[in-house]
Amino acid sequence: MNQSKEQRILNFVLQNAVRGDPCSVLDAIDKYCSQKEWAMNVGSEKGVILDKTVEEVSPSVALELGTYCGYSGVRIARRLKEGARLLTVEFNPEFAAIAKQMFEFAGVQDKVRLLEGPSQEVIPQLKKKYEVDTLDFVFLDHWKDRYAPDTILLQECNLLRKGSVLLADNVIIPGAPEFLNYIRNNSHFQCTNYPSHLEYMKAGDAMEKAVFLG
Ligand SMILES: Nc1ncnc2c1ncn2CCOCCNC(=O)c1cc(-c2ccc(F)cc2)cc(O)c1O
Ligand SMILES: [Mg+2]
Repeated sequence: MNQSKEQRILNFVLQNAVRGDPCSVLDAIDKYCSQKEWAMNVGSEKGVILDKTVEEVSPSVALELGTYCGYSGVRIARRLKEGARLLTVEFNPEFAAIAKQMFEFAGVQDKVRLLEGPSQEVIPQLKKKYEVDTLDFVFLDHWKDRYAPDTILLQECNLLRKGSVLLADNVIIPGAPEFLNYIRNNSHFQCTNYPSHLEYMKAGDAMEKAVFLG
């Protein structure tokens, strides 16, 4: 059975990056996906916005919705302080298997916990099953029509506290209009838009940051 694109990306990392060196893993993925096969990693340009937000928040507990091959999970985990952890949620078992190997190769597996399943099933389990009190940082990069309902679900599950930061990828392409409409008209959130470009392409994209005001 011929390999998936995601398997080819992982193989390129295993052959071209340095085990235990997260930056070399990110560089290898960006090299492969800009020169060989496009893939929906957040990429290096939007990745800098992600880096700066993670550094600013310095989260103890971070959540990522939509792991894919693990690119943004490695990107976030490499910036986490001692003892901090990232919970990342992936729906597709094949992607989850690739991401697990990506985290191990990058050497961030002790900081990252990969949860398999749809976000709307996993979010309500975070407090009891995964011992989460509240989330300091949430990166939304999964189904774009789940951004708004899952932001509501996070609030219903009391997972946000005053100052929790949400960062959403792709609010231009593929777009998350319902999410933007919800979050920008909600007095409980302070929003900032960060114009950028679609990963590995010239087309415009943007990230939206939303700080929960409690
Ligand atoms: N735990 C969960 N619960 C629910 N759903 C889940 C889940 N885990 C995964 N999923 C399923 C969805 O995962 C992938 C979502 N990401 C994207 O679709 C995406 C698409 C593009 C893109 C594509 C084509 C273009 F032409 C232009 C842009 C770019 C991006 O940066 C994207 O992030
Ligand atoms: Mg994305």
